[in-house]
Amino acid sequence: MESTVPTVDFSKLQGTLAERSAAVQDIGRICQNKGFFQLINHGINTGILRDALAAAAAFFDLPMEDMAGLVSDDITQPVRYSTFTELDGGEIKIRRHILKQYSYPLEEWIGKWPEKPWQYRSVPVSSSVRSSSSPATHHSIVERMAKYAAEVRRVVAEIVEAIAESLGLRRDYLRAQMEQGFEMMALNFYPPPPPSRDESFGGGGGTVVCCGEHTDYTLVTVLLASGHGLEELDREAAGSWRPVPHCAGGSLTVHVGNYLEVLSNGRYRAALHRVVMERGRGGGGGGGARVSIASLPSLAMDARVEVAEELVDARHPAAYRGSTLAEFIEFLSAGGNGGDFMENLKISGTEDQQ
Ligand SMILES: O=C(O)CCC(=O)C(=O)O
Ligand SMILES: [Fe+2]
Repeated sequence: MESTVPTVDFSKLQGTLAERSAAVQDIGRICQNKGFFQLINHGINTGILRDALAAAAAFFDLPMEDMAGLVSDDITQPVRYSTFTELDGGEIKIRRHILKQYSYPLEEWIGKWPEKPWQYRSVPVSSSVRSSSSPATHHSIVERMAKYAAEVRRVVAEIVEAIAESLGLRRDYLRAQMEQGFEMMALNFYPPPPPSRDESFGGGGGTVVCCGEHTDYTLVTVLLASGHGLEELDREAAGSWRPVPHCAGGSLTVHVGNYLEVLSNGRYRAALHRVVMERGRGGGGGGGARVSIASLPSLAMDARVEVAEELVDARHPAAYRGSTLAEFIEFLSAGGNGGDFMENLKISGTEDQQ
């Protein structure tokens, strides 16, 4: 049993046959036992990670009225800003600001991404639509968020291939469907929670759950964060919360999402995770706010995700019903909760056979 957050060396997937096969086995074992890992040697330049986080932070630094224009009740909107608030010491505090934006295929959605601040959106150097307010010296650092989105896509494609292989499926099992698929990016901003006035916290300390426990409706999620605060439920360690350590320059964490749980017939279960911030200190390492970017890839809106038939036999009957992302969104739009949707997909009586 691993007592730390496991790491996967991405470069080994492009190594020799023996290295790749060992890495694929590792990924399979980790997905089965834990459902989450940190990715090292992923090849995404630290500058790109920093730029993406800085661009996200710049967005959340906008005056409220600029962000308020993106608020909508319609969860099918390709760009949507929302907040999660809580009552704290009699005052309403925003725990989490969220910007959700569709991000694949990039060319289709990028035109809808927020226009402010100018650093945020990709504007190719050669393009004539470059904002007139962008200083000339910054022309070479355009494409911040888009560059990151494209790099993550490359990493996700490789990981999904390795996961398919680890399940005994063809390496390209999901390739075509992924290429025709969909992705959303969730940009999160967590202000440091104020010190508690309650003396029982011993001088204003204590922690606050700023993003409650949940699983993601994706195949796999890739998370980039500016600081610590992410916790994953460790099934191997009697279901205790395992803090994910932060690496300077930006850490990438990967976790199994609900679609992979269905596809793998429950062999890889979706990772339950949350974000916890320290009162008065925050989760940004330097004591400030925390910024994160979750890349959430899935198949196309109308593609039915079902248990892979190769993973079904007499001892392992299909344990989940098939569903589409469109059905999931419809369920949420009607006021349903994501966890209930997943529960509804489970076929009762099959739990013990997986
Ligand atoms: O901020 C984080 O690290 C986690 C965010 C998250 O779980 C999500 O956006 O789904
Ligand atoms: Fe999440």
